Amino acid sequence: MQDADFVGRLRLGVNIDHVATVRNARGGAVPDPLRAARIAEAAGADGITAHLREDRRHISDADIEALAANLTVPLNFEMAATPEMQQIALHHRPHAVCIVPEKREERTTEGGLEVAKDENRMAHFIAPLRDAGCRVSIFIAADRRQIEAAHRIGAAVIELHTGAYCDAHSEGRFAERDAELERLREMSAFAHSLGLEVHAGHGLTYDTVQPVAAFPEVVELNIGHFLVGEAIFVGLDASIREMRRRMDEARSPSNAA
Ligand SMILES: CC(=O)[C@@H](O)[C@H](O)COP(=O)(O)O
Ligand SMILES: NCC(=O)COP(=O)(O)O
Repeated sequence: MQDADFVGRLRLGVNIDHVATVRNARGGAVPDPLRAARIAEAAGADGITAHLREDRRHISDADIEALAANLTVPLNFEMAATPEMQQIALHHRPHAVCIVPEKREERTTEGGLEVAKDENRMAHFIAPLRDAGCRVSIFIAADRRQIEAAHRIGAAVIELHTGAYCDAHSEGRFAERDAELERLREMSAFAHSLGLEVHAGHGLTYDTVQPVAAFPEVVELNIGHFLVGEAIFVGLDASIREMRRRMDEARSPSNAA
């Protein structure tokens, strides 16, 4: 592969939390998130994302141990900004640590991190992670204030929350969807102009992935829930390969604006 091809390739991080959700519905050991991660690697995932929630509702500490020990692609470790999670991250030193907001009562990650309101604490929180060699990413809404704050605290990466865009699409609120997409487009360019690496994710599906994949500043998408759901019908390998195909199609020069 030539360098130019490599630089232009959009990375796919496969989130395997939802495999653990199914396992935990029954207890026991199956389905195994590590097995899912291995299939994802073989299907072309560039990384594996796993979110160790404080309440351990899906991914467990043992899953993180197994992933850290066995993955052949980088681990993107999602976690809340708590001392417990910081200790776990410093123990494993994953390639990337993505700081996300968490509420015990939420069904899924509802919004982005309020880094602008908590700048001083966040700067101190991420410093040891950076010093340990982790690429620190902040999961935020497409909001200029939050992006500026993420930049000021020294994050290398931001991940833009695409949930509002995807929800608007699935609920048929197309004017809102288009406005959200425009916000994501503008804020990707803004974050890139500050020197931040730009990722995006949450709720992306076959129907919603291509407009986001086409943003030239976005270098990584993290996708999980849809892929695991689609795997029920076509298998995990096929669901990931089809997502990869759509991402590459959106990124191909013939589709450039
Ligand atoms: C931060 C994020 O978007 C993912 O970790 C996603 O939230 C995983 O699923 P849950 O929200 O169900 O934990
Ligand atoms: N950070 C977003 C992520 O990892 C995947 O989110 P989802 O596709 O499971 O909603």
